[in-house]
Amino acid sequence: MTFVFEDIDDVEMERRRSVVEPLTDAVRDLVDAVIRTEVAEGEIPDVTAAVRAVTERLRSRQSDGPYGVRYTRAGTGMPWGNPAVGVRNAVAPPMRVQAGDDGLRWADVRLGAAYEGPPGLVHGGICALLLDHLLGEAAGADGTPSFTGTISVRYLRETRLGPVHLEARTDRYDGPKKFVTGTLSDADGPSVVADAVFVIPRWARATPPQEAPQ
Ligand SMILES: CCCCCCCCCC(=O)SCCNC(=O)CCNC(=O)[C@H](O)C(C)(C)COP(=O)(O)OP(=O)(O)OC[C@H]1O[C@@H](n2cnc3c(N)ncnc32)[C@H](O)[C@@H]1OP(=O)(O)O
Repeated sequence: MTFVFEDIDDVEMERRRSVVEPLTDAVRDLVDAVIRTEVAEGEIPDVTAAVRAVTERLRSRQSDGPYGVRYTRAGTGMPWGNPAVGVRNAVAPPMRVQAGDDGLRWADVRLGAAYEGPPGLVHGGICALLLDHLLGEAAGADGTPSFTGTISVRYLRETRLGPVHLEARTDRYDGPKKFVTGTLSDADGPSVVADAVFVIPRWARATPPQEAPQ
């Protein structure tokens, strides 16, 4: 597992983000359009060829593997291939994680047609993905790395497509284990709750935190 440090400052990171984000947003829009289009079937082969041409252009120069989790000189993370928050990943809604008091992490996300499971409702795996990620962000609020060891997701009721709100925080520590809880709510209130144990890996375990994150 390699964390890559890019020799750039955060201003340069923001510049790069501003270049690539419109492309990712355009691809998200394309995904939605493919799901919902009702153009004549005869138009589809032409559109397919146009999309393939764009893909080929992007592939003319690309990295060998995944993007990785890169860091700027200031230590700002660039998890741009991440399926929950990735700036370069059109699969990500994306979720934009915000920091609140006492280690709270929260996000407002709009989930459209690409995230449908039961008709008009959010796919349960998408709820689990977003919660896992946000709980991971809450676990990381103390500055130590940790991985999901176990996560339990309880679907209280269906979640409607549209705007959803997520919150998570670390409730307590036990040695290298962080016990983290979170909720996902749609316009009618909480619909999914999650609790998880995040574990600080051995290589990062010199001084596990014993206090609530700030
Ligand atoms: C700010 C950055 C934000 C980023 C957010 C990203 C969120 C995304 C979260 C993820 O997707 S992480 C990827 C999915 N998870 C994994 O791939 C984890 C794979 N598993 C592992 O790497 C290791 O199994 C793990 C680090 C979880 C534990 O291995 P260790 O060798 O460190 O565990 P160890 O045997 O030393 O046990 C330490 C404690 O943890 C407990 N433990 C171990 N594995 C556990 C587990 N799976 N679930 C719950 N508890 C576990 C274990 O019982 C013990 O408890 P006690 O101290 O009370 O004895």
